[in-house]
Amino acid sequence: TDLHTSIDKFQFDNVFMNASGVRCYTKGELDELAQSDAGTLVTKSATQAKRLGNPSPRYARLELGSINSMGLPNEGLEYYLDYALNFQKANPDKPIFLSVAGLSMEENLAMAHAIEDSDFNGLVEFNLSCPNVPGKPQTGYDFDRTQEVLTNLFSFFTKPAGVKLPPYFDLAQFDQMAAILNQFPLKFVNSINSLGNGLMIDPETDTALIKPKGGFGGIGGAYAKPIALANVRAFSQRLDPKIQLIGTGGVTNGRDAYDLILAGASLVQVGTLLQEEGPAAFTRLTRELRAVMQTKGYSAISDFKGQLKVLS
Ligand SMILES: O=C(O)c1[nH]c(=O)[nH]c(=O)c1I
Repeated sequence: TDLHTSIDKFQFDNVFMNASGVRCYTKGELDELAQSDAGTLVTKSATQAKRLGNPSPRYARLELGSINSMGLPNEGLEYYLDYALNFQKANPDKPIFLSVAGLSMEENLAMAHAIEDSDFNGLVEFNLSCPNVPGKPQTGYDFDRTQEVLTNLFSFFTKPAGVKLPPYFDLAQFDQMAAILNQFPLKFVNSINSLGNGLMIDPETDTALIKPKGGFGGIGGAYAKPIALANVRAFSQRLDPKIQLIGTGGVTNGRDAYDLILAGASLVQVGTLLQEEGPAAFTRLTRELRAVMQTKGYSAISDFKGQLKVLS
């Protein structure tokens, strides 16, 4: 069985990669991902300047996943662009993703110009869905603002790019968002980011588990699987076929990854599981996905991608 997959002209020898924000803040962490069985990697969402992020505790493991309110801590765009430029020289056959999350239109455009003017030859993920910067609503939940950002961006940006979306929970929202996204030369849509602004409680102390925002943070892990499947499926049914899907959310084993691919995903990102198990998770996930494919009689991702059946 072969886990080879592609997005646009970019080829990957394995469908798995990290979700932005997980074990991808420093060059050391990024190198560990590069040396793992993952097919590629994405950097922590960058702002122009380095950010410390929210006060700790800002991440907690939960029974069925995780809660985080990191607050967009990162080393700044230059650091990740520098890593990417060095990486692509040393690994010409492994295209990587650079994630950006500007806190304003100006910042997003300034970072896009910097990338456009660079020799970066991988893919750019514009994160429209950070739920944890106090006072900053998620762009992905504001359709007019999303339209405006993408219009400004693609008035000059020519490198391969996609967007990271928050989860949507209403079919009219899928319709509206897809109608916006179909207007732009996007190579991919990555769905979903964490379930924004959840809350969990420490049973000993009756206190919210994390400090920022009174304990409100993005939920990941198994809790997210049914929402991730629906979002990938809904966009797969609505987007121009030129726009491919990256499936993120709820991957704990090979079957979860298989399901996201059935729903339409060309790549599968791993967050909470990677945070808890480390890069060796990719070795297990690869083994388990191959086993599911073997059971089903499939030898390639393309044999079953998007082939979810429904009851007639
Ligand atoms: O708090 C974060 O840094 C964060 N956390 C998330 O769960 N998703 C995001 O896109 C971001 I930028």
